[in-house]
Amino acid sequence: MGIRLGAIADDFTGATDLANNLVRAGMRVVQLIDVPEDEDDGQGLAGDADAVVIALKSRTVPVAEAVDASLRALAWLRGAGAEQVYFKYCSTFDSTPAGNIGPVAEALMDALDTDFTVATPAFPDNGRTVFKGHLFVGDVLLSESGMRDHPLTPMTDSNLVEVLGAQTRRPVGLIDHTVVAGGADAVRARIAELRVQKVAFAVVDAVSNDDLVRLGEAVRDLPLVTAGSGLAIGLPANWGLRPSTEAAQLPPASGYRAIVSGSVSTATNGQVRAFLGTGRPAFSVDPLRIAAGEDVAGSALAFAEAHLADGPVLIYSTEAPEAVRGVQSRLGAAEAGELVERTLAEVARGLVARGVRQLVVAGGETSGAVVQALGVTGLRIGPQIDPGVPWCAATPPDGRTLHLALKSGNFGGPDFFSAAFALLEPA
Ligand SMILES: Nc1ncnc2c1ncn2[C@@H]1O[C@H](COP(=O)(O)OP(=O)(O)OP(=O)(O)O)[C@@H](O)[C@H]1O
Ligand SMILES: O=C(O)[C@@H](O)C(=O)CO
Repeated sequence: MGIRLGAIADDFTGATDLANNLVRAGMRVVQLIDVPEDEDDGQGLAGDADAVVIALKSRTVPVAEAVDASLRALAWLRGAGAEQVYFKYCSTFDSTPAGNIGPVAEALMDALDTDFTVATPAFPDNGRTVFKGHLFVGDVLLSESGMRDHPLTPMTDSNLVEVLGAQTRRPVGLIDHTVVAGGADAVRARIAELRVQKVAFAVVDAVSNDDLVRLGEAVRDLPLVTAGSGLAIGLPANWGLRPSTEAAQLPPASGYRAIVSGSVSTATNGQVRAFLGTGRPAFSVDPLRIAAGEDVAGSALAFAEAHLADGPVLIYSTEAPEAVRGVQSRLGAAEAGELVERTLAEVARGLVARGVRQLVVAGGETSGAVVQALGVTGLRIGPQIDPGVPWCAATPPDGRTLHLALKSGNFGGPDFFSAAFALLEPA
């Protein structure tokens, strides 16, 4: 039997976030890093999974690359038998007027020969809610949240009908909260109405998990859904699956502990400050020193080597928005991002080579670079640390289990780093 749900995530932390919600709602999930090149490998890895999530790094690459990677992922997932496809993007709808959410969704619709899909980044467990088509982050509109300062995808408009409308030539409509509150039949009736009006995308309001469960039931027959990870809680029931009480089990953890943080989000800034406050070893990566040709990765690894036994050790480029803007104005945003990602990926590889087996990575782009550098191809999803962030077990090419937590920039409580390692301690 093939898989039920096939998912395409536009970044790596987003993929584990989605996999985490699917596991908690009762699905057995395998996460693959990028589209498997060797088909048998991937099929073998999917095993008896109900869902496969393919993690891409397509959020901020040029549109054509994102579309191409997503279509390759789709082809693989259909080959594995996926009955429904889930395009996962960020709960803060990270994108620019060029894309990539609209163009990727359109390409998937064409490939699946469907004229309609839904779009909702709502993830109430993490404070992301959609009302009257407007996205809220906690108590404020998206455009008033830290996302307005994001280095790659600044979000300055909270009206998702407009934001998505700018990324697609197809009409975008709204299924508002009064309809969602009316239940799955009301949503289905509204979808039928919108289809008659030739609306291709419906942004859907959702302010609670109950809304997402109702929506999940209503979209059962759509070949494609597009969403943050929240909608995942409403889909497994469509295949008769129920939340499992058993926490996802991983092998016992071993080895040194480290954190690599290239995230510049508000939550990560707070978590790094909290970690520094504990007086534990930490090394700051300065992008200007990398640009000047210094061996910053080498210095970071020498520092780590001296402190791993008293770990966890933190290696971070995380800075407040003003400092990041200062670096970007000197190096260019893309260039700075790439330099830092390359350096942190090299650091992560060096840490694992020095015996780190419990590694937290903060930031979606950073996680993508790290996971690729480590040669990890698949992840088993384990227990949740905080909403949206589970521990995962990976088997890098050296064959020894590596516990990895890939944290989205804005996820996790202030003491996330300590909480993560505490969760792996034997009871
Ligand atoms: N000090 C810095 N100056 C400039 N750019 C930086 C700095 N530190 C990190 N960056 C870059 O900023 C980008 C941050 O993106 P990343 O996705 O890793 O984190 P995030 O945006 O905070 O989290 P998420 O995408 O998960 O919400 C990366 O490209 C990273 O290399
Ligand atoms: O949806 C989210 O907020 C996260 O899973 C994510 O994608 C951040 O990179």
